[in-house]
Amino acid sequence: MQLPEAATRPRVLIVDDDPVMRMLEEETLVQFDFEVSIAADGEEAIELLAGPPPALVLLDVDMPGVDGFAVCRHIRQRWDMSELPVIMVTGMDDIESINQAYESGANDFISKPINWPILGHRARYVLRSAQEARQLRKLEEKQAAIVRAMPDMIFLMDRYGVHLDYKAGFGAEPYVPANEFLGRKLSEVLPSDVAAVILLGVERASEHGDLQSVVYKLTMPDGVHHYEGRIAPCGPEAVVMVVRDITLQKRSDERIRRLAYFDTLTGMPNRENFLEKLDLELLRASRARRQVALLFLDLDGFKRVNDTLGHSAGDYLLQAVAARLKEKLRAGDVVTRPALVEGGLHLARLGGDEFTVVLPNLENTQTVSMVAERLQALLTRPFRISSQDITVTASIGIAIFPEDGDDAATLLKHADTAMYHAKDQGRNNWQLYDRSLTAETMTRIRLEDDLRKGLQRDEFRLFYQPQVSADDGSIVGLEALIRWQHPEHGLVSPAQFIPVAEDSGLIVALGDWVLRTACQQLRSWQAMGLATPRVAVNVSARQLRTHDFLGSVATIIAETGIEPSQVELELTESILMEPEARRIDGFHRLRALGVHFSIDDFGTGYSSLSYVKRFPIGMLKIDQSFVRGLPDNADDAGITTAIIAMAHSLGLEVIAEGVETHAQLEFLRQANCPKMQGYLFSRPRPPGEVEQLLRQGSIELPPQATRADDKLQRQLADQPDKREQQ
Ligand SMILES: Nc1nc2c(ncn2[C@@H]2O[C@H](COP(=O)(O)O[C@H]3[C@@H](O)[C@H](n4cnc5c(=O)[nH]c(N)nc54)O[C@@H]3COP(=O)(O)O)[C@@H](O)[C@H]2O)c(=O)[nH]1
Repeated sequence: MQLPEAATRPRVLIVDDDPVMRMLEEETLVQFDFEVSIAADGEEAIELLAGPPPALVLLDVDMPGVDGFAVCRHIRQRWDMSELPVIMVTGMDDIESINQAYESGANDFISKPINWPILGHRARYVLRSAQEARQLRKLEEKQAAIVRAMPDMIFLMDRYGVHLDYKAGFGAEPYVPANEFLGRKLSEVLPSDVAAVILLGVERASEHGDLQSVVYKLTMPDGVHHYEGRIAPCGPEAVVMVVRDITLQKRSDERIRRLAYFDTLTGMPNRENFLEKLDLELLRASRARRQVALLFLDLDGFKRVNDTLGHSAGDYLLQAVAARLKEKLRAGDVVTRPALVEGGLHLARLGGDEFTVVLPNLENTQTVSMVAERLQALLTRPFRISSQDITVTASIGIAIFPEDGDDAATLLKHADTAMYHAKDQGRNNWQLYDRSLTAETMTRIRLEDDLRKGLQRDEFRLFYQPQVSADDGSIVGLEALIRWQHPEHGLVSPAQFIPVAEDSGLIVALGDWVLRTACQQLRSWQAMGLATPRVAVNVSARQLRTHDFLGSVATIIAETGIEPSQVELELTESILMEPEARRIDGFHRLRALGVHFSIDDFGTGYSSLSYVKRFPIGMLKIDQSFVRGLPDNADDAGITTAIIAMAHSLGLEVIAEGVETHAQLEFLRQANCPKMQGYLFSRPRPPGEVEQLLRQGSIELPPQATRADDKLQRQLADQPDKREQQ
């Protein structure tokens, strides 16, 4: 039941058996702006109270029948009127009645004879304090509900840290049961470091009268918990500390921090983390006038591991590399100088197979080279992955602060550039950054971009170099050689762009274009009625590593409609050593279709005959570097003769490339080399010119020449072919 508030005219119920008293009381209270109801005895009062309740009851004690005490008790027993203010009218100095009035639940009493001017004030006062008590109770209820719903523990302490009271948190357990800490000091209950932190907060809150915040952790039965305590003064002598268990929040904060700042695969700091730390390190270094070295490490051949063994093997390798770097670098295995160990080496994984190491306290550049070499040495021990021993090497680029850049981003860019330079130098190599490298990188990036556009704009051309029979000069083959008709630079040699195409991966698209164009060209010569020999196409290692390269060869041959036996794929020795080449089946399937395979630059690589036997190789091409030394260089002559003899004994075809002079031709004839290719017979030519040669069917072999002729021939060979320049 809602008790009426003071805003409306409050109604007072006057209960008195004396009509004069009732009248006087009524008159007085009406003057004080009360509305009045009258009951002549206790029974009538109880009846009236069954209806809408009054705001106040003025109750005579001494009545026949149901007296004032009984009415008061009745009121208090009713839950909805427990707060109804009651003033009892007692006899003068009737102490016993006064006591009994309070025991019955009266709020106040007024004794007879009544001091009438006071009665109205008294009634107003009792009414107001009853309203205030009601508001206070509501507030307390509200606060109690809030506190009950709170997950926090609440401790009331005196200013010396003695626990006075405690409210359990919803689902939170105190460090020790409440009965063990109530009445005891913080230092008697908590670990000394935690007690000291909280006590400091308690003292500050008491002294300054403001809110203090403390964080601490405690080992609970289920592990370490983190807490945040807010300490607020509670009067001059006490404080309230509201304690929240923030363990979950801490964990999720830590998780978010780890996701944002750490590489999930290796647990190492990630790029953002690394850059922030490096910037900080550079700031310190510039204040202390110190040097800082940044080593940028990129694994060589990582992509091959990914492509051949799968991504999970690749991930595992990265984790293993990271673990080895972390363990060995931190252990001081690499860095023996105490300054570096203490200075804190920063390790990070930037992404992919790229790692960085920062040496913050560099004393001299010798240390950097020592660390770089030791890093490389760390990787030499093989990693066991998918029951295979995988060996990786790393190329490392180094940039030094402040010489090579005065902010983290620049330093990183330059270390990256130096790393590419290290790769160019033959991998498993380290290089210090050199300003000239940036220009080199820019040229390279531009070339890569140009190459991409060149492919789109159809700027590539295919030239063909005849391969001739040593007997009669008949054309027995053609080697397709790519040229780039650059809109600004004219005809660009493949020696300039093939390595960039290989590094950027563009060689895959370029290689496809070469094979397709060569096949189409054969088709169109055949359509003209020309007899065409087989055409040899160079294959780069990168092409072979692509998924189903050999399948794509079969597709191109089928799509262009030429005989597979008209195609020869020139592979280098190193390609056959690649793990992908283990997919020997593909080679054999193509061979079964009729496709030929030859080994280019034979003698320059591993020269292992095992792959000659395992792969369906049909021809060896003696590298031009040996032919160049013929006939005078005894080593070249010996190697060339041996390769020819070996090819014959293995039943393989053999061709010498780079034949430029009569003397070389004669030597090779004597050595029984059946086929040759070189400027002496023809330079690589555009299709229109090759068409004429094919019509002839052969190239006239030059007659026997003198040494002077040979010298001239060599000089001519060294000059670029004007036709290639067109
Ligand atoms: N993956 C691909 N590589 C290709 C392709 N086209 C060419 N290349 C490779 O580029 C390198 C340079 O080629 P190129 O400038 O065309 O040189 C070839 C011949 O022109 C040259 N040659 C031939 N005869 C002579 C000679 O008598 N003297 C002399 N100095 N040079 C001569 O040799 C190169 C052929 O080499 P090879 O391939 O080893 O038979 C070169 O490595 C090409 O392989 C392509 O489409 N894809």
